[in-house]
Amino acid sequence: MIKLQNLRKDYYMKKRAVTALKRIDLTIAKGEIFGIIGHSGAGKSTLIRCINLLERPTEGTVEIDGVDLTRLGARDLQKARQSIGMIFQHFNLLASTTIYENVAFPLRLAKKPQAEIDRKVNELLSLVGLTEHAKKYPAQLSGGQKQRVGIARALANDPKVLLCDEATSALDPMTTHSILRLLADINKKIGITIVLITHEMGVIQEICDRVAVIDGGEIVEDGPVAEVFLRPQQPITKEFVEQVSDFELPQELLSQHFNASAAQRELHRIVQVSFLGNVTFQPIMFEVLQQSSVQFNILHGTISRMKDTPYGRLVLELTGDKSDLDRAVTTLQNRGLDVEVMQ
Ligand SMILES: Nc1ncnc2c1ncn2[C@@H]1O[C@H](COP(=O)(O)OP(=O)(O)OP(=O)(O)O)[C@@H](O)[C@H]1O
Repeated sequence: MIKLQNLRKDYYMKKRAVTALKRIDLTIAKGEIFGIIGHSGAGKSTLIRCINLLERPTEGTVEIDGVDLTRLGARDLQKARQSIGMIFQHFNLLASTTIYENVAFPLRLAKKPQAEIDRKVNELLSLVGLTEHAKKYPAQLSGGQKQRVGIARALANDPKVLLCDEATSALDPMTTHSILRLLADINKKIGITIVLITHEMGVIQEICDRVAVIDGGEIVEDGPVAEVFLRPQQPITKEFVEQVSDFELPQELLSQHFNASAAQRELHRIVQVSFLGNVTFQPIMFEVLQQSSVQFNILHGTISRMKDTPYGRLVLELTGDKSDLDRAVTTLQNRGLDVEVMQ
């Protein structure tokens, strides 16, 4: 659906080049919700703006549905852009026209007949839950409602792709949640491909199928959200994952462990067990540990969701013979649990 190949973007300031993106290769499937996460200045905005050529890449290609946008002339590019909607952090609504007219704007630009505009605007306002606000002006709406207008406007021309440029960064957590739910519902209902950029791992966790981590203008890690959460490879990815995992090993436990003799340490393991999907609700772990004569003590536990997938994490202290401990860990892994020995 979306294929970025060997993308590079240089900005020129007083003839000095600033490289904002380099060596970007990404393929995003039809119907996917794809997140791009990075710190400020990493290149997120530049990357998302290259997808609809609001920024023209210095090198590389941008294919949407098999068409390389970088090769299109002005008129064809304008047409191709109609199949790519975009929403923004600060909504970018027209302040002097009504909500109805804001949503109608792209349809008027596309010279649609009034009857079709009426039908489409009403359908979109209903989809985003703003039917009764049609005659108001943007200043009369809350931030969340303004973003709903932005979403309705972005969907007016039935795009195949929706680009979300930090769409929830100006919103409080409750409103963020409701906008993310709306985006997920729209994705499910009409199968639109969604690409979003954010600096918040919570946003990725809530609605994305896959994620790419961008740092210094390069993609440093990417994959299915669950996999990146369970096994983050790069230090920056670990940092982002820590934004949403709220546990650290208690200090007293760590010092106890380090102060113990080597022989005592042999008889203890601190392990982190992660569960994904239906296995989260199965009693596999307790079964295995009971059968392997290993005693366990739960130090920390959490159950949450990654998009629609249940996800759990437990930190356990295991006590037993070295061979029993090794066998217990291997059996847990063989039964499909992700087990990391922390100490
Ligand atoms: N128009 C421009 N002219 C010159 N340099 C730019 C321009 N736009 C962005 N840059 C530079 O390119 C790099 C990437 O910027 P970009 O805005 O894409 O990052 P970002 O990850 O979106 O950051 P933020 O979250 O703060 O918006 C930064 O070093 C930035 O200073």
